[in-house]
Amino acid sequence: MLLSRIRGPEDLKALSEEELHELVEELRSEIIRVTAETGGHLASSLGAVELIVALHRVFDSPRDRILFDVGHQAYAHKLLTGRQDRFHTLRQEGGLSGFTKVSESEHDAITVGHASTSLANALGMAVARDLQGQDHKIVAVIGDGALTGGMALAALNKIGEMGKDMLIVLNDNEMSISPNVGALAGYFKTLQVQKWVQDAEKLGKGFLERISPRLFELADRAKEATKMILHQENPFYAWNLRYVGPVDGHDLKGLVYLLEKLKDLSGPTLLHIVTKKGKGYKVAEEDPTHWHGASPFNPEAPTKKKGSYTWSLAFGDAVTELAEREEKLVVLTPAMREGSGLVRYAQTWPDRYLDVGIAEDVAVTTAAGLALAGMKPVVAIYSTFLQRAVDQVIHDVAIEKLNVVFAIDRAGLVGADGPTHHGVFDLAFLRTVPGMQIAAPKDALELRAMLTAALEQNGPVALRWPRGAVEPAPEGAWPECAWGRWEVLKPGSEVYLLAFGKTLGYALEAAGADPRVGVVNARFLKPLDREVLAELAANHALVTVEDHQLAGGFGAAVLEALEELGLRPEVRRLGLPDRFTDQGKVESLHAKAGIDAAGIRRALAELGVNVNVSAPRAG
Ligand SMILES: Cc1ncc(C[n+]2csc(CCOP(=O)(O)OP(=O)(O)O)c2C)c(N)n1
Ligand SMILES: CC(=O)[C@@H](O)[C@H](O)COP(=O)(O)O
Ligand SMILES: [Mg+2]
Repeated sequence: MLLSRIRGPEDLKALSEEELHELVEELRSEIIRVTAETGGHLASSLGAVELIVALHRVFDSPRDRILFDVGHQAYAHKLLTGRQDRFHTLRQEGGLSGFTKVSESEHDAITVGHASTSLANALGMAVARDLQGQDHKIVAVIGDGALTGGMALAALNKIGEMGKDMLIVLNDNEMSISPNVGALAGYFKTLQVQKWVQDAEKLGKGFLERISPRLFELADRAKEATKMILHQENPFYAWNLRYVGPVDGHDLKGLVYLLEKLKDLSGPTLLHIVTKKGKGYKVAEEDPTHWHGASPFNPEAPTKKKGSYTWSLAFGDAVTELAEREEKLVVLTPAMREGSGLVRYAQTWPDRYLDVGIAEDVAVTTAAGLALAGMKPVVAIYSTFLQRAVDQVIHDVAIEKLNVVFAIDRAGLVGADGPTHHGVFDLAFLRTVPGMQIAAPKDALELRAMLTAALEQNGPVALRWPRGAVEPAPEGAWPECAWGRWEVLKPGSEVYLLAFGKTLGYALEAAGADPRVGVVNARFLKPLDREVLAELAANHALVTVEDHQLAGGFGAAVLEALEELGLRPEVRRLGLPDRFTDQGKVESLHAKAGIDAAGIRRALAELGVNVNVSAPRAG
């Protein structure tokens, strides 16, 4: 195998053109083979193989810095930069990250996972390079989806103004996870069409030149005029960037040729390449959305597996049905239609559905605008991506107590995506916002009840649930919600486990049928149920359990409430320690953090309550 001879990017320089093509095929096979076992961002990585080979052929990493936006398309880069022997550990506990990561390789210029950060990083590196009198190249690879993010667009604005020397490669496959949105996406299509027209024109003109030089001259003038229009209208020129493209991003020879030329230019250049997401793997080309983030699959017979019913679908079904009754309801997503369970909603209520692109800040402030104008907005958002819009939550929503509902998915540890994606900070940053109400349903039925009630509140509400499976709610059931009330699920004589969200299952398992251990579905963090808390704290020890950082989370809220109540029961807080949690299977990460049933039992033992492990689970 040619690939096994590539120990680092320098080995690429010695290959013949033919061998480079062979290498591209081998990279694709290896990406498919390993992703079939580990799962991962298959379609994006397949689409970027020629580009990555061409970049490493022409540039000189790690001296030259190559930045990948999101970092999910960079599997070929990992394979070409000395990580072949560990590639099978991709996204596994202790293994290679699914994204680029500075601490993983000197060839990874940025640690990433969230979109739209590459250009600002590249700008910073360019400024640093120039201040330090260095002369290496900086190349940022950004997808058309990631370019919908305000951070990327704002960075372009500054890059153009400063005229810093860098190459930006826009990898345009017309896809985010779902089809890309936004006016720029429409413009990119126009550019592609113009290119086809020009190519066709060129063919026609060769013929014209032979038969009538006069007509040829006229046609040529027309072409120049078109170029002028293209030049004036092209937003990249307005940004003071040199624009080159669109070119075929799978034409390896053409790419190498162009990159060689562009390498020696100074100032900021944007190279627009057009690629096919999922390139070279039929199923992924046909359905790049499904194969964007693939679960493990059989590479010989890849099929779309019907997964379990999830929290995301439970939300999507609930909100779709609720919209029937609530005509003012509008759902917003920052580019996560599938992940947030909104496919059915988007089809059923297209006029009351907005995908704003990878722009969480825009999603939240647009929701504020909708609420100010009398609508009922629901922002469906992953916990980790809500981090991008904290100011918008405070400044645009909360100050005026707008009834915006935040439907927060992927709350808690998410697994293989790792530290960039764990949703473990939301409680801490939301809890401090005056007027914010925060709750976590224990099941799909409670989700319905909470969602319905949330739309009736005076002010913002955050509802959070984890990644993964849940039992569907019984059809047609829409129970009332006892807003702000905790639910005592099992009485106990000595200790109460106060569990928030996903950890409730572990708490019930830990308590078993032991009469000394009570379990509470502490479903409201804000307002916190002080009445029940005071009752329990009067003569029981308490253990709080949460799938969130301990700092500033649910347990911290309980401690603060106890202090305000003037109560001092013995309290143990279980949650995530003050460090970033790596990737791995969620259950294993929970066990390591001591928030699973075994960990809870250890905490109970510290309080002198040894639960008999073989005791059956209550309820
Ligand atoms: C801030 C942020 N929001 C949402 C996401 C989820 N996400 C990951 S990749 C992706 C689509 C990226 O599209 P593009 O940049 O065009 O890359 P492609 O997969 O098409 O190659 C999205 C929405 C993210 N990683 N970061
Ligand atoms: C790269 C990225 O941010 C997304 O593709 C993310 O990996 C999706 O995660 P889920 O699989 O939890 O939807
Ligand atoms: Mg794309």
